[in-house]
Amino acid sequence: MAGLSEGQTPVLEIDGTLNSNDGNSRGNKGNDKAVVLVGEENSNSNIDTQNQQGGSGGGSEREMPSMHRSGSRPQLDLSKAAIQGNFEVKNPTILLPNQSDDISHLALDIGGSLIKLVYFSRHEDQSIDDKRKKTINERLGISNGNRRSYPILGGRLHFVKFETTKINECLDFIHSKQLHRGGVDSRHWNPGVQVNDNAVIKATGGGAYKFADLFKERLGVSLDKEDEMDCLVAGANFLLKAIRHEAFTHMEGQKEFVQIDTNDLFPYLLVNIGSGVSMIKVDGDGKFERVSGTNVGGGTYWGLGRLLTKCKSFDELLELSQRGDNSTIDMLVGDIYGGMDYSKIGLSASTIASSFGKTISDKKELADYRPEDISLSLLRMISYNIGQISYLNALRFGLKRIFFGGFFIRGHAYTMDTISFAVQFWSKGEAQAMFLRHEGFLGALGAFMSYEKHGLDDLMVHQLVERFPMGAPYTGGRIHGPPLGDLNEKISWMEKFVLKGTEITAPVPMAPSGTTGLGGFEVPLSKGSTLRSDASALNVGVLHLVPTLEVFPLLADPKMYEPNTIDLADHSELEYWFTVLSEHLPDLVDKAVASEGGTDDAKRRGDAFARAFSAHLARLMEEPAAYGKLGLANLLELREECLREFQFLDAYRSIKQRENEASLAVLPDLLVELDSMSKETRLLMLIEGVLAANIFDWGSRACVDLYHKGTIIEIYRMSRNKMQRPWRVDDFDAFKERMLGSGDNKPRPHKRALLFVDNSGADVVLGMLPLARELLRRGTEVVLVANSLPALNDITAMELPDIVAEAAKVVSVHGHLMAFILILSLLF
Ligand SMILES: Nc1ncnc2c1ncn2[C@@H]1O[C@H](COP(=O)(O)OP(=O)(O)O)[C@@H](O)[C@H]1O
Ligand SMILES: CC(C)(COP(=O)(O)O)[C@@H](O)C(=O)NCCC(=O)O
Ligand SMILES: [Mn+2]
Repeated sequence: MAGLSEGQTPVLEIDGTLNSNDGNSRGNKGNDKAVVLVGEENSNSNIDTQNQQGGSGGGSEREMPSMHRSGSRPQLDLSKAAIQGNFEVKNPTILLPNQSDDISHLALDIGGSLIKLVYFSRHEDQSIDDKRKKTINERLGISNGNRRSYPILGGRLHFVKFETTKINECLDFIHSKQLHRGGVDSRHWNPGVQVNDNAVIKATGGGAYKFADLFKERLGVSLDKEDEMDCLVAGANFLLKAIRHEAFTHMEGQKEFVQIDTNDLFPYLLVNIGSGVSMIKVDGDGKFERVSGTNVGGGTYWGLGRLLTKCKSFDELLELSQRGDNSTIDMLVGDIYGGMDYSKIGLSASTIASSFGKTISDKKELADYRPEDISLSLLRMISYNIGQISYLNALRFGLKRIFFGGFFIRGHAYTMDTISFAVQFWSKGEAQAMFLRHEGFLGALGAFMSYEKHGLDDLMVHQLVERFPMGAPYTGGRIHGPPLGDLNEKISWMEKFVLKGTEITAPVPMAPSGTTGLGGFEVPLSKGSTLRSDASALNVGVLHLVPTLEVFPLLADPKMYEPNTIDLADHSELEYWFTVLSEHLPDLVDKAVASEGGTDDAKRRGDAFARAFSAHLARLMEEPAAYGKLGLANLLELREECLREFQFLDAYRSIKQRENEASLAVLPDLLVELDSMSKETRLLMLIEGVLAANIFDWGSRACVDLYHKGTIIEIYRMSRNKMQRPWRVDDFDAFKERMLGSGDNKPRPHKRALLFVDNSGADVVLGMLPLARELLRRGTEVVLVANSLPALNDITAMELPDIVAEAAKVVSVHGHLMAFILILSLLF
């Protein structure tokens, strides 16, 4: 038990979040809990145990563990962290003097066609209501208004785009969210915080020059111009290093994520297909050369396409192409060779010999051609041409990898397949075309990172966690006009979303596997399909900046740790979880609605939540990789995120409370029972209790069934009695030896124990607290670590102080000991 076993180990994000909620295994949730014991001999470990004197030393300051990395990033900087005040005081405040609150919120890339925004928002602590927050703040000795004593950590990176011609919509959006002044959320959180009236916003792209005066006039901000190529490269390098499953190949309709080895990234060719196309040879961070470009790019497709088809939007044009047949427009090899291949030089009859070549016919006018066919010919011509020029440049410099970005690609399967085909065909498979999920945001991200104080450039994998976009409502855009700030609007958008459901949730059509292998494609088969709505088509989630998401350093093998224990790449696994989550949904909605008082408003939100979540599940069933590689943890996270979006801050609130109370009521009897045992038996009972109590997990169907059959203490006892050694992971004998010794060997107590706690109710109260008490009795300091946000019936760090305080009351004899449990508060 003292060790951490496979699949159970939590990730400690250094903002404090315990990220372990994918412990669900079929039918029952895995044991998420863990105990880490730090002995004196561990003085070299990252857990710094210096200066600690078991509870004496009123008024002194004590060093806290230092887990920060180098660099000045918006992360939890634990250096010089100290407990403030008297150690006798319960749950003392931890001061983080080096934690920086400064983070700039917005960067722009204003291109020839589109404006791209990347902005950062802090997490707001929505998990508890104001009254409760106040009590906790009082308990923790946090004074209002002193933001630095209670840092809000972590946040989210959002991605939004507008058409450049609609720059006023963009300015309205920035204004409505007050992004130019540091964001509404930070002001909302603390009205006292100063807004910056002389803000400077980093901006790149030609529009940073063209629209500088307009920004000054409308928003009173200056644009700090960053070079476009610098930004593209910085953005691409950042994404390739920091975001998992950012890059993928797309061949014949098949998307495959490529895990980039960050030590073997350079050199590569970056091709950004915006209005025009830039080709950049990238040799390292900040080391690059723009080696080529072409003026036949995204602007060409959209501009010519609009003129020729009268389409009103880019998406409409792209959708048309899906129903097109280019052989009515393009002159094919077969047209020239009387239906035959020109096999001597490797050209099949269906290969395009001359794009638009058939329109030379003087018998036909524009109106005689179908817009669908024109769009497809144009798309193929431009994509193929870009692929071919890219290959030639890769060849010039001996580059094997070509990454394509820019919004021309728009996650569109046929576009990517055409580019990939051109690269593969001409390089004879030597070079590889890869695409980026944040395709259009490279420049904006680069500009965002150019704020020096961010220092985001050395963020490592795992530090940004991608979560799911809830659809377009948050981004403004085509369907619904202005940005939606208010929940009612989100819900009505959701209602519309569902009405349009099949249209909007249909996956981006895959290209048919009709490649001839001889330089051409057949006509796309995906007739009648529509593209996703603008925003959901971005295929990017909101990036949650979890500033220092680190694998817990005391794991036996931190490098091997993978929190996502179940990979849903296997379709039957995905189907299984789809069914579990779908079946559980009505019950979850009931609980969520009840947790908000069952009002009409709550019911409406519950409905909207169910629709949003179902729509996401449906989309993921069709396109599991829509948001990157999908694991169970992502799916569960999506559910919680979705609940929060519809303002269900803690759906299991009342159940948790009821169970905490019921468990606290039986705790004294349990402790009496434990105290009557011999040391050896007690230790075993304690550990069995920890394991037994972990079945109290509402994510598990078996547990929910059990609940209907007995009281908490009955179930706990029954489950404890059923424990049969050896357990699945059983190192109890070693643990016992370390704790109790044998013969004359009387081991010294551990200095500190970290207990990672999981579920509310019996799990924490009857399982973990008795163990904590045992450790405290031996003089070991105990740190309880818990999630920062609720997930099902998980206990949160915010709830722990109350529970520990209540437990200390009922455990009168040892009550004072409870006071020395430190709660590792996981503050967002
Ligand atoms: N909603 C859209 N409106 C206009 N163009 C779009 C849209 N979505 C994708 N595109 C394509 O993306 C191109 C712009 O890509 P982007 O990388 O933003 O370039 P730029 O920086 O020149 O604006 C357009 O020329 C068009 O081909
Ligand atoms: C001028 C640009 C860098 C502007 O960037 P964009 O707005 O297209 O993203 C780009 O359009 C481009 O590289 N055009 C191709 C010019 C050429 O090399 O022929
Ligand atoms: Mn651009």
